[in-house]
Amino acid sequence: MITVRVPAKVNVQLGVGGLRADGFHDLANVFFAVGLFDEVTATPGEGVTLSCTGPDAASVPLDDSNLAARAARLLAAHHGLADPGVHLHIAKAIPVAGGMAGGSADGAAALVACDALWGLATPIGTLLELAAELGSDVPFALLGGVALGRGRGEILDALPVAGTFHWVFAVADGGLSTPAVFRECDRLREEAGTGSSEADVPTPDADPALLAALASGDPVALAAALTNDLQAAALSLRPSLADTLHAGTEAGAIGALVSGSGPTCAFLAKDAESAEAIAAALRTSGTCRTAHATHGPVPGAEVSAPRP
Ligand SMILES: C[C@](O)(CO)[C@H](O)COP(=O)(O)OP(=O)(O)OC[C@H]1O[C@@H](n2ccc(N)nc2=O)[C@H](O)[C@@H]1O
Ligand SMILES: Nc1ncnc2c1ncn2[C@@H]1O[C@H](COP(=O)(O)OP(=O)(O)OP(=O)(O)O)[C@@H](O)[C@H]1O
Repeated sequence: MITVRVPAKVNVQLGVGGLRADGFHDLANVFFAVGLFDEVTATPGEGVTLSCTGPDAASVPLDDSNLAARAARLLAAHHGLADPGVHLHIAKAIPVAGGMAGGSADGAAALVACDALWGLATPIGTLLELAAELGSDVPFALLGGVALGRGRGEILDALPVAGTFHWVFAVADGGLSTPAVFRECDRLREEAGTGSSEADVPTPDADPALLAALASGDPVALAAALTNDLQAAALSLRPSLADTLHAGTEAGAIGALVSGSGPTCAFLAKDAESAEAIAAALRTSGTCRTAHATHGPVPGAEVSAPRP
């Protein structure tokens, strides 16, 4: 039995370029892994089967569309295993369809867990390539830490970061569809008259002020540099998120933004104590389902030591 722990992400910068011919957008995507974890446990089985527990378990598909099942089958096919056998149990704490890459995290965790269970010792470079086939956010869940994602987010460079940052995540009722949020971003650009194609929108770049804030471990500077080009689209589809962002800021957050494609809202706190206070205030604010205080960066998908 192999258990892999895998973190959620927040995008501290999400610069979105124009719509490409293949339906994706080029990004300047600064991923940041935070201490909200799913656990994927692989045990020997017949075929690829799944189970899931956690508050959002009812929204997780248990068929072949699940990213963990797709990851197991992709790894098996890569190694020419005709008849892969594994049961994958997902202990889910990352909000589903929340903009924190929960499904991607499970895909990355399943790659690592099946690799260990089947004794394949796949090189990390190959695991990263397989991860990119599964989805744009999956390679980062393998890497963790803080990284700049280029292309559609799958071309990664680890970034230097000092110390620990304290975060609060406000979890919404219900999710948002990632493709729908990208489409809304394009629609808003068309409506504003700027155009939404690759020819219209400059390729985004990582913000030097943001990179300096990460490297120096300065939360006030990071808070000032947080940006998300999908935020207007997420707010357009879910206007009530403005109330959530306002509630966290009123409670003392030094920075606030929508996490990725939303609807989870992310708040940067000046320290751990302030993060706990902001989470408590958000929980009673009536603007979200629940809120979690945590920290980061944390490592990517890794095998947990067996419990004694
Ligand atoms: C919003 C982010 O979470 C930020 O990290 C990611 O860009 C989304 O990554 P993901 O959920 O892994 O997305 P994928 O499964 O690769 O793609 C789902 C859909 O999102 C849109 N998509 C995704 C990534 C990207 N760079 N451009 C896009 O337009 C496309 O419509 C695509 O069909
Ligand atoms: N293991 C999984 N866990 C959760 N959802 C999954 C999983 N596999 C497939 N899905 C499907 O993917 C959809 C998006 O789920 P996910 O939790 O990954 O969204 P997200 O966090 O917004 O993604 P991202 O931040 O990468 O755009 C779900 O609604 C579900 O139908």
